[in-house]
Amino acid sequence: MREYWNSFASLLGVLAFCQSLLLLIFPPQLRFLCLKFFNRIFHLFSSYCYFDITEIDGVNTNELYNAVQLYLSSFVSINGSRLSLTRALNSSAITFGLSNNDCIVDTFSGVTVLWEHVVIQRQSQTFSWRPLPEEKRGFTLRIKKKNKSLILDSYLDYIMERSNEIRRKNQDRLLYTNSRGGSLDSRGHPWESVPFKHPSTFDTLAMHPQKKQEIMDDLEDFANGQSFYQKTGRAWKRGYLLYGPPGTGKSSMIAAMANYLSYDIYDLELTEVHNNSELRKLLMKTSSKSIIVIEDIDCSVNLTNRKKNNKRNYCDPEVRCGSGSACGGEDGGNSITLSGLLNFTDGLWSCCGSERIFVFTTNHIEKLDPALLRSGRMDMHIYMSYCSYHALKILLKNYLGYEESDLDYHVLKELSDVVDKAEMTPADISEVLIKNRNYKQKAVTELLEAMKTRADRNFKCGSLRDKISDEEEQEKRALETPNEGSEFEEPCKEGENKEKMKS
Ligand SMILES: Nc1ncnc2c1ncn2[C@@H]1O[C@H](COP(=O)(O)OP(=O)(O)OP(=O)(O)O)[C@@H](O)[C@H]1O
Ligand SMILES: [Mg+2]
Repeated sequence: MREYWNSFASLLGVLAFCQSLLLLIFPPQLRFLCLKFFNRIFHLFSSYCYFDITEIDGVNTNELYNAVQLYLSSFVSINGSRLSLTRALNSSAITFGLSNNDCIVDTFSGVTVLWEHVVIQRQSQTFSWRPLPEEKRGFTLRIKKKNKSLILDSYLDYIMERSNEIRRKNQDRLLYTNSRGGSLDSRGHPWESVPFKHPSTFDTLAMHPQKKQEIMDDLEDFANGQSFYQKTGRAWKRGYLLYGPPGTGKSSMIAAMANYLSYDIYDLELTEVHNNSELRKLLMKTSSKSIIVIEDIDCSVNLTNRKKNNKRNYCDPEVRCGSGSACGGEDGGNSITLSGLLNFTDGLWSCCGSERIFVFTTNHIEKLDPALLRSGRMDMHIYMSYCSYHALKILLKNYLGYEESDLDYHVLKELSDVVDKAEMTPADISEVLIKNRNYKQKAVTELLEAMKTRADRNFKCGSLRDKISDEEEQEKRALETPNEGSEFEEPCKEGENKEKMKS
């Protein structure tokens, strides 16, 4: 052993001597060539090849560096003992990263690779238009030479894809609106955005669990269906029509969908769009992985055959543009038509931008143009009903923290007997529960009373309820469009559609 150490020490001594000889004798250029030569020899006999991915490529930021960093952060948090933590702008999530000069092993398609995060001090500040960081950062990827061609391209593509996904997941959702009526912002964007922080999820949504699961599965299939849509030659988009009385959770459902898939929402206000070409521009400026929403589609604009409608209403181009304005009539193309909208949902333009979901909501499905309801248009028609017993149980849990087992058997029985007859919306029930949320027993008693009263009333005068909900709805419309309500007649002509809906 001692002998071995002696010979090792003498070898080191010889190497050190050679190195100092090299430094002393050879001029710098020759020294560099010698080192390069030794490097070549070393790599020739090594079974590995190395790829450097530097943070800054010339003066530009190297996107691949950021992608690798984000990608490694997705599993480094589990393994590492010393990690760097970052939180990006507009993000509420913290990401982990490899500390300086740390290594991590990854496996892709059965091949093991090694990543090293290399950080070295920058020697001297060379001239640059922008100040460079003091440290040079980069990742070195080590792959066995025999696996290089096998995985390199697909591995890097995979990293880019995964990192985009992680970035999107970490970033706050955005809610976009076109409320500026077609004008563009300083960057030429027609949409304005605010962070989207709606707390509604499928857990908090009160509806039948089976129906809820069906919708979640459908969304999941859609989000993972890239190859399916490609294979079948269909545009990667899906349409949902949510219909039902006010306060049954249509908007809450949209928020839950966005939170479930981590998609942004584009809330398209059709009354702010002047014509089909403006609509096209707006829709072209939406990003993929987003939900495009048109609420109350029966009232936004008249999307039925306007020629038959002789009423003077908001949808009338004359009304919308003002008489004597430069706007043409419908035939002149200066108004939105149903075909203009459908062109985007399932026409030629539907393939522009992928992975997008369209959600239309309405309180009156019977008012919609049959063209909108034809099979293939909206992939799923979802009826948001009055509160059922299953939905009620979810609301009791949300607001009072009550499980089914926490309630007295007789109370439960009474609730289940009366809930369907009461025909109360989840919004009505929420109101009673919120008011008494600190007095749980009282909340249940009061809810039961309210339900019984409603059920009695429904029984005595069946049609009265319809009248009330119509009044409620008119009140809602009047609040939403205070100026138009008094001036114009109801915006949309009643459609003749009596098609049977899937629910
Ligand atoms: N199914 C539900 N699950 C949980 N909460 C609900 C549900 N439906 C309604 N709510 C509650 O009632 C409020 C109003 O619901 P929401 O705005 O989603 O109804 P909507 O169907 O969109 O009504 P509208 O037709 O008037 O737009 C929500 O803030 C939510 O708290
Ligand atoms: Mg709504």
